[in-house]
Amino acid sequence: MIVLEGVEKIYPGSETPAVSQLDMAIPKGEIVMLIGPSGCGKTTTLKMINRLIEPTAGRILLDGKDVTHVNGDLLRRQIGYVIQQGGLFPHFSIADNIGVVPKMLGWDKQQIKERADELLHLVGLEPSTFRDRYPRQLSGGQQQRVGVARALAANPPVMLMDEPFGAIDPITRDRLQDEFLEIQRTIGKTIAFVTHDLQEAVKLGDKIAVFATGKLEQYADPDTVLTRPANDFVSDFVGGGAAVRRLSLLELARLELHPIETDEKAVGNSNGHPVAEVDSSGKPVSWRHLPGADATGVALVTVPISGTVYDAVDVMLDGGAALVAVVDEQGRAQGVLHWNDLVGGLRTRERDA
Ligand SMILES: Nc1ncnc2c1ncn2[C@@H]1O[C@H](COP(=O)(O)OP(=O)(O)OP(=O)(O)O)[C@@H](O)[C@H]1O
Repeated sequence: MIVLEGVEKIYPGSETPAVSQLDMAIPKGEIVMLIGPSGCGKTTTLKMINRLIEPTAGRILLDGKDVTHVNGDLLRRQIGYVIQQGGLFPHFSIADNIGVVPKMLGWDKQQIKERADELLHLVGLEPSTFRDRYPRQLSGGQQQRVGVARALAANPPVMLMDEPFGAIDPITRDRLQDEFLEIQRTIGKTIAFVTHDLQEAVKLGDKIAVFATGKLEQYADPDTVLTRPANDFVSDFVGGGAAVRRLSLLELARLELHPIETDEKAVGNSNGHPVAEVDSSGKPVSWRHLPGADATGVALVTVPISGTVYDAVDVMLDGGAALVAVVDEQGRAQGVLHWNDLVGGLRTRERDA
């Protein structure tokens, strides 16, 4: 979808290229995370894709079409762009901010209004509450959501995101990342995303592009970058903690979990499985029986099966529990993950862990 061929940028007055001989292909519908130390050329690369910065050499193809010399304004209307803190126009209402590109494209007023409401809804903001407000009346996280909504307004196939969650507190950032992945599951855009945060790159990226000054050092899926760094630079950049970061790539749905019993009668006859007490809707609320341990006083903590092993570890540490009940969307128990599984070897359904 996005192909960079031999792309180079030398800023006027500079002797060394900010980006040199960059070859990179971003497949349709994938999220590619651009990461690297400060000043390595991530933003320059992103802005060359929508021609806010003109490359000195090389070609950029969008969907097979060379866009290196097409009209920049027209190009940018087909590419969503999200920057840190949303970059909203302070004197425009939220609805008008979202409607900027549709208005330029000549959509009629009613259509723009409906689209703004639809997108506010998509990014989790109630349209009747937010559409007439001004950016200063929104929190940082809310402004960031509007930034994403605005970039999606004219339904561009490509989105460029420059540290969109960079200035947000860690808890809100985590939530915005989850929501963003959820939205991406429905919209399937082709996305180039600049970040400083390796954890964010691992969580969101189908692929990660690791840059050193002006140069692409490795371009691979997150697991490969973490486990097989291409060279010493990437290895140093990834640093320690790769094993912990990999936990966020392991989806609970893929694991072979230990069985959990929820029938009262199973106590004393549970084949060594833990037995949980459930409420009227079938949600586990406390432990009745834990094999080889006293169940009293052991907190029953749960994690949704849509999460990762990282989420499960987080919940266990937070709750001071050596095991966690994995639950489905309705909150019903699907199985158990033990702390010991983490060191003993996690088994996936495909038996490849
Ligand atoms: N307009 C400009 N004129 C001259 N040099 C520039 C310009 N913009 C960026 N540079 C230089 O180009 C290099 C790459 O900058 P760029 O902003 O692309 O890096 P980055 O990886 O996005 O950095 P950061 O993570 O700090 O945002 C830097 O050395 C920077 O100083």
